[in-house]
Amino acid sequence: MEIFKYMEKYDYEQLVFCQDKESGLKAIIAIHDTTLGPALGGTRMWQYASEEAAIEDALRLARGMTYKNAAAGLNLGGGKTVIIGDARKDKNEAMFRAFGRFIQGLNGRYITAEDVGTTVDDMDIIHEETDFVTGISPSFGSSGNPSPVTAFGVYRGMKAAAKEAFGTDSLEGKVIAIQGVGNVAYNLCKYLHAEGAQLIVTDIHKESVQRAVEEFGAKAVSPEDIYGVECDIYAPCALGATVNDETIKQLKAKVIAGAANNQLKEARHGDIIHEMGIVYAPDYVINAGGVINVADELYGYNRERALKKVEGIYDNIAKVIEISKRDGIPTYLAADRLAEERIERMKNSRSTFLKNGHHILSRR
Ligand SMILES: NC(=O)C1=CN([C@@H]2O[C@H](COP(=O)(O)OP(=O)(O)OC[C@H]3O[C@@H](n4cnc5c(N)ncnc54)[C@H](O)[C@@H]3O)[C@@H](O)[C@H]2O)C=CC1
Ligand SMILES: CC(C)CC(=O)C(=O)O
Repeated sequence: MEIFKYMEKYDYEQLVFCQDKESGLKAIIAIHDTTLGPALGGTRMWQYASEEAAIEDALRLARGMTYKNAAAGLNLGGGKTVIIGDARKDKNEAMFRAFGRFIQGLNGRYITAEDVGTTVDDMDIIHEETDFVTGISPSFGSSGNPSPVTAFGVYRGMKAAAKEAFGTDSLEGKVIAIQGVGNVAYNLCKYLHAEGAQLIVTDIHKESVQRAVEEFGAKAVSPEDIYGVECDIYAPCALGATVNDETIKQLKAKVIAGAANNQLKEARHGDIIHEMGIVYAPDYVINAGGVINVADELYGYNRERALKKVEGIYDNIAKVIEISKRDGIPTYLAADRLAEERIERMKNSRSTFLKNGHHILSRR
């Protein structure tokens, strides 16, 4: 990968490599765009196949956060961190303290939170070193684990997509295939089960599958079988790129709506599913609940206010579908249009010079 060429292509601002030998920290912080405000995005801990794969993931995820935050109406830019390592084996306190100091060194250009492989406890350790972290324990007056709120947003967005595909937003009796029953999807299952949906689940961890089978009467299938099951809705809730040449051929669903980031392997896969008549709820619009929730901490956390905003993901998905139909473009492009137009408008509003303008972090 030619890093500068890639950064130039998608207009990234900054890529930071953090190394701490004592704790074993190897982290990559990617800051894509800070037009709207400081870059907010979670920290993923994952055992990547190569350093190149880790860099690519950090970059792709950071850009996704720019679009997510813009489309959600937040005054925040996009960034993300990946820590290279096995979250079940390689974590230690010193690692997250060292990471916190690196974040502090960026002086507010980047604010972190949870993502795959990191928890509220990890954020609390980071908080020992920096204020530029969200999703810390409620005992600090903060919002805690974002996953249940992300799940609520996905549930709301799924209903809006279902309305378009089936003419009703009720999920009662709908068969929903869920890939990955981790933090977000477990909470999503609660909403779907309560509404009377039938769930088909898979995960690479047997215990997670077992819990969904026992608690929600879900049917379990193997990870490779999830794409081809007879269902109404496919909900990708594991990692990215699961909508690709191989899987599209197998899909029976009329709706794709799930929590995972970067669901389309390539943009052209968004075109293909659009042509097939599948209603795709763009990933970064439907899964914005977590970031909306943690971002509320920057104003002094108010759960009621945050949940009200997350409820609005229904309307945001409906708006994206409307733009898609109006302009005759796939929903993933309609979402990009929504986000890009907001960034462009705000860019221009900055032309008025204001010394010491109000800064979002001054409220903390
Ligand atoms: N946690 C949050 O608030 C947010 C999460 N997301 C995204 O949603 C997705 C899920 O996040 P979490 O639930 O927090 O992560 P998690 O790590 O708790 O859950 C992911 C689950 O997927 C499973 N998995 C991984 N690869 C798989 C495969 N090939 N087949 C089947 N299962 C597989 C894992 O074993 C795990 O149980 C991620 O893509 C994340 O980036 C997006 C926005 C916010
Ligand atoms: C987990 C969220 C709090 C932020 C994030 O990184 C995301 O939405 O992907």
